[in-house]
Amino acid sequence: MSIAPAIPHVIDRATCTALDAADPLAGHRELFDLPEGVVYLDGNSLGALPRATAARVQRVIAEEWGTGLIRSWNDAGWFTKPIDLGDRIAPLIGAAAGEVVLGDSTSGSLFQVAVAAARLRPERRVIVSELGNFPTDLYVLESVQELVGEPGRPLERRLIGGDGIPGPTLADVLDDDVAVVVLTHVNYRTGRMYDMNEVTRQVQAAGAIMVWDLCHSVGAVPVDLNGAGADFAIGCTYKYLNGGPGSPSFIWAAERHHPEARPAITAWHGHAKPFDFDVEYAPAPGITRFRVGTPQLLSVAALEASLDIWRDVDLELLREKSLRLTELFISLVDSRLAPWGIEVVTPRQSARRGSQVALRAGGADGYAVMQALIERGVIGDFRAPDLMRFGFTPLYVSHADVWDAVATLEDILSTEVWRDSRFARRGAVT
Ligand SMILES: Cc1ncc(COP(=O)(O)O)c(C=O)c1O
Ligand SMILES: Nc1c(O)cccc1C(=O)C[C@H](N)C(=O)O
Repeated sequence: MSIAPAIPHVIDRATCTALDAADPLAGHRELFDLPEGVVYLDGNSLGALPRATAARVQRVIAEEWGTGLIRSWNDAGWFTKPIDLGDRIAPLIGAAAGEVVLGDSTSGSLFQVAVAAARLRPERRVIVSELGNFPTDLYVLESVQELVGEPGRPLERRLIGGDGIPGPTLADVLDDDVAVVVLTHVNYRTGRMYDMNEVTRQVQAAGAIMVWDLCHSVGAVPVDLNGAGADFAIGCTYKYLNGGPGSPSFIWAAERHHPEARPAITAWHGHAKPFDFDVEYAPAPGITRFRVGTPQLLSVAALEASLDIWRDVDLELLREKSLRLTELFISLVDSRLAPWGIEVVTPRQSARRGSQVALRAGGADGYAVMQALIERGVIGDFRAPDLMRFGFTPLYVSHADVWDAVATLEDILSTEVWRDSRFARRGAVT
């Protein structure tokens, strides 16, 4: 793992623009259509719009749908798109060709995979996850517990603590009754990153199956699923991969599991011979069996355009820049925001950090501070109960953006403008 160059001790905006001038990834920003004057630090929730996306979607609408009509299932390769784009996601997560397929939503894909994982350990009765996981994962696992357990006797759930949340450790809960462990590699709130190799080893040493949620990892940090020897993974493509709102999830299953895997939903796009229209289900060989029904081809088209950008991104350079941006942000917060008691919640040890930083707002109301920032064009988000989140997408966030974000934050805190009633909590969804 490469280590980001040290951030100089004395930093001013000119230092940041000099870092931008020396940044080998700086040119990628031009590939995105970001509004003028916006510092976009929410690519960990919804990635920015690639410039090529609109034309690609328009072409699929006009040519493939409008003119090609039903012929496009063959002529435009619609039927195999989920596999073809899976192959293009594979190098970003350390997977081999033929091991990744597009799914529907991440939640649905987790259901598909977690059921398959639990069925590989039929004699075991426990699913492990974490209290700090993104809640949809826990909600999905409740269904898995019921479906895979016996009637009236669902699988048991054990949740570990971490990220400041009290609870048992992984070592505490692992025993020979644990079938599956589902963890999110980079935590959605704190940005804390697990050691994938070490955790996978620990889980498999207990005889359990390891499932990783890569929503906050893919396109943010290098991931090596095969290197770690993991079992299954799922993730979304609308964050750091910039596939657009509602772009499809992906599923990875280690090749060794393909022949045995029995996903939750057995549907026709996962059938061995879908156009034989047999009455009986027969799983397709390989990762295809995880497919469900008709792919959302307009979203797939948008994803395809964004994946073009990833063809020539060096993931080591990406990681170096990500660490430089988060380190710069943390050191500016430390040096400039100390008077307001702003606390960095994200691990300071770079190997333990994804590509986002969470701050606790000290005596200020973090929600109101974030609304004031957004009004000033610095877009991050707030996660209850008290975290301001800032995502640093290395492809389009600059060092000067980091400077401007912290300077704006300092101004908002020192003027206390956040106290204005227009920033008070309302019922917005995100
Ligand atoms: C870790 C994690 N898992 C899952 C999801 C969401 O899944 P879905 O794409 O089904 O909304 C998110 C974010 O929304 C997430 O951060
Ligand atoms: N997926 C989202 C959605 O459907 C609506 C609003 C936000 C989202 C997000 O992606 C949230 C994101 N996973 C998070 O880490 O908070």
